[in-house]
Amino acid sequence: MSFEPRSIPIDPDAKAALAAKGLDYRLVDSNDLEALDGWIDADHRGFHHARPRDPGREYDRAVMAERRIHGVYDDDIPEPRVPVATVSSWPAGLSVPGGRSVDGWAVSSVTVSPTHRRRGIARALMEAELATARRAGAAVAMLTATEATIYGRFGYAPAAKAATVEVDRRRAHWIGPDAPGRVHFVEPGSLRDQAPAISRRAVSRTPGEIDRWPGALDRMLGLVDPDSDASRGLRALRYDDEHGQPQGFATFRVTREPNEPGWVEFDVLAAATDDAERALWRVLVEQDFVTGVRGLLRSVDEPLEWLLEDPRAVTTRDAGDHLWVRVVDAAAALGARRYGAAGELVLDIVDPLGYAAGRYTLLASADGRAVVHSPRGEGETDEAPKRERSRSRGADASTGGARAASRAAAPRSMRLHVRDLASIYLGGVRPSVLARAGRIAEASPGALELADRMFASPRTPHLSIWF
Ligand SMILES: CC(=O)SCCNC(=O)CCNC(=O)[C@H](O)C(C)(C)COP(=O)(O)OP(=O)(O)OC[C@H]1O[C@@H](n2cnc3c(N)ncnc32)[C@H](O)[C@@H]1OP(=O)(O)O
Repeated sequence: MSFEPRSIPIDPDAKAALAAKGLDYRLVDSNDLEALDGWIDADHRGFHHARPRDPGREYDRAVMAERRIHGVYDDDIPEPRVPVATVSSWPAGLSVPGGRSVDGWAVSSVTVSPTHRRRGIARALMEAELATARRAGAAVAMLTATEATIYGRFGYAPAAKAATVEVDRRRAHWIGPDAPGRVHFVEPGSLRDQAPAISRRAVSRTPGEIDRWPGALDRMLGLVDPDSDASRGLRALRYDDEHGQPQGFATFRVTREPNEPGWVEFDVLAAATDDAERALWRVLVEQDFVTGVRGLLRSVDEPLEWLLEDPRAVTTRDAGDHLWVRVVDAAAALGARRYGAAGELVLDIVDPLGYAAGRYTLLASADGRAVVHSPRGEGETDEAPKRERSRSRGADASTGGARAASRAAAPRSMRLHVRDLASIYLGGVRPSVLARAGRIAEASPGALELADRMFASPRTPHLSIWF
């Protein structure tokens, strides 16, 4: 999904709703440096960050130039160049089970000034982002949330988790296989050329990861402000396979009090292969003169404890929601992923905002590909989409067998809210668990059991960045 995100017209409903409050909702022109800097200042203030210094501001300007950024302006304040609310968004692929990607709409930088809170400004912005996502042809909108109580009301739900993984150095005796390649220390800047390709492959094999945007890797590698203390403390490791091909990298720093062993801390470990993942973990956990290793935003399903003699060396904590997904085009979303089992399943989706509401028939074949039938227009408030929606989405020819197999019996069906669709979409939670929580209702016997098998993902969904 590659196009100019600023080409979509501003949402007229949000414009009108905010004008009625005496506020001006505008797209910010990234060529207008004064306006852009005002927006950046508001964004930093909204997240309680310090005002950006020069290299950071340059970086923000470059990143925001690639995004669609909106500000809400109040002419009746002493500094009207600084918006009282911000949001940014851009098209990005979201990895889904089966090594594929679905068109996503990433939403970030949602801030409302405390002087203007709880007047419905965030609501206007969030509803506009859904309409824009739909106009852009995205199947899902997605975000990472500061607080877990904000976004459910707009149909978002947790879809992939992340956790902090800590390893006690004294107990970390490696029993895993030796990797065929080698790990090297490299200067972070030297990874600039190789990191994008490695990241792309790492992202594509992990449901829940999103495409990295231009500049994301520069920040990970400490290249935004290379002279800062934080950047100078960053060390980089690269794994080259047995043919000398780079297949993974990690960056870490050691935090320590004087005369004390330190903690190895990292939030970047990108591995395109299992060998690379194991080899990088091994170097990270086998360092001397450290108390332990702390990996941030790691998977809740790391293989690490199976690689150490003492699995209790590993503590996984703060596991929780990280990626939030909102399905805006259910047929496109369901047709994009691969399924864990063949079968025919009818989903009655409840969506108060209308985007995904209706009855969808999901027909998956043994190879995991699926066709989705959605009665055109049924239950949809389809004013937003620019493109023609088709009745069927996904693979075609190969699903004939599944259809024939299931033709004899009435398809199994279940009813679920669009939020619960988002939570089962990547395989992060089994539909039967949500049924036990009273959130999904089985409308015909066997539907949940089939849904558990179909929506299963071979790899636990995981997102390893904030955005
Ligand atoms: C994707 C991201 O960018 S995550 C970052 C979110 N931003 C932050 O955390 C920065 C600090 N917080 C803020 O800037 C603001 O408090 C915001 C953006 C969270 C909310 O802005 P507001 O304009 O006050 O929200 P608004 O008045 O539109 O409220 C919309 C609804 O969300 C609810 N809500 C708003 N903030 C919160 C919150 N922090 N926790 C729970 N509910 C909330 C409101 O009660 C309201 O509910 P209702 O319409 O169903 O009755």
